[in-house]
Amino acid sequence: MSAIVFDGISKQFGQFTALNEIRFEVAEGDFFALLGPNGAGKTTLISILAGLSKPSSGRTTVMGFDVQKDYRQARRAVGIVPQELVFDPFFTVRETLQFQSGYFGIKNNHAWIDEILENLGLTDKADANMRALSGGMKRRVMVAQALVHKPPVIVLDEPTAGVDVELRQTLWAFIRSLNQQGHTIVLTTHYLEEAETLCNRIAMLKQGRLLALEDKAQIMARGAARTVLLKLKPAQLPATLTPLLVRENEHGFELKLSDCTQLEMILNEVRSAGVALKDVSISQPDLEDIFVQMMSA
Ligand SMILES: Nc1ncnc2c1ncn2[C@@H]1O[C@H](COP(=O)(O)OP(=O)(O)OP(=O)(O)O)[C@@H](O)[C@H]1O
Repeated sequence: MSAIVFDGISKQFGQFTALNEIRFEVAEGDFFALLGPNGAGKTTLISILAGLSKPSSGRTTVMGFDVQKDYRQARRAVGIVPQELVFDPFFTVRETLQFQSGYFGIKNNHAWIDEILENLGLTDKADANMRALSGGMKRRVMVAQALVHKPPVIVLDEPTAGVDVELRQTLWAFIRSLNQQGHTIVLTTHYLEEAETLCNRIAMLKQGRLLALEDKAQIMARGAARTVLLKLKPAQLPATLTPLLVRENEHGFELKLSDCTQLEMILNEVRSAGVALKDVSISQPDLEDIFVQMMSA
């Protein structure tokens, strides 16, 4: 079964089309990244998934439950960490989590609440009032709140925007372990290296359209070619290699490398031109390069 199905989702705000026929599925157990520049429609799509916003057309299911028709079951199946900090300043952290459990009709989940607090580094703050917490700590509570009902699907909308390195690491270790236990994770982030290290599947949105949907490995292999950087002495590129030249700077000559076998040819050309090779390195494109390339296309 698919954990999430977006079946032709469109969303209009007046004349403006924020989402245009979005159609894709997230498999159970995926660690899924939803990427796109500001205004691409990521938050709108997540609000529709959460049942907080109604699509103009199309249908969304979570763990087989229709987000609109089976609102309660769908709502229970998903935990959403919102972008904004939304909380009641008069509750303590623990009360906030207990209150949220009550919303789902769950009692006696103290052991799980303790486990969440521990894993998010909030144990010390359990009895502090929400208003007394720092921004980063409040954000941790937002994550905790989304997890109280142990949802099979966890959605994080830019959870690490503006938080320190420590929280990012604690958070990811915890989320990764939940994913290993079978929870499906959907993440929107502007930190592309997070998507690159954590996720196995990636969707890219741009101006309300689905631009790409692929396994991470596929997306990484596509488009951006690798390059090889040669440092030569004397600093003269054999003429036969100039068609491959991408740029030349103080570090050497950067040549486009369409596949690894080409490297042998390049080295042969250098050798037969009587030029000495001082250094060689191969660059791997990262998700950021590919993302920028796709978004500017
Ligand atoms: N309630 C609304 N009324 C009118 N336009 C809206 C509304 N909500 C969102 N939009 C527009 O829809 C588009 C998509 O917004 P959305 O917040 O989903 O983007 P996003 O991909 O989450 O961006 P970001 O990375 O900045 O969070 C934007 O152009 C936004 O201005």
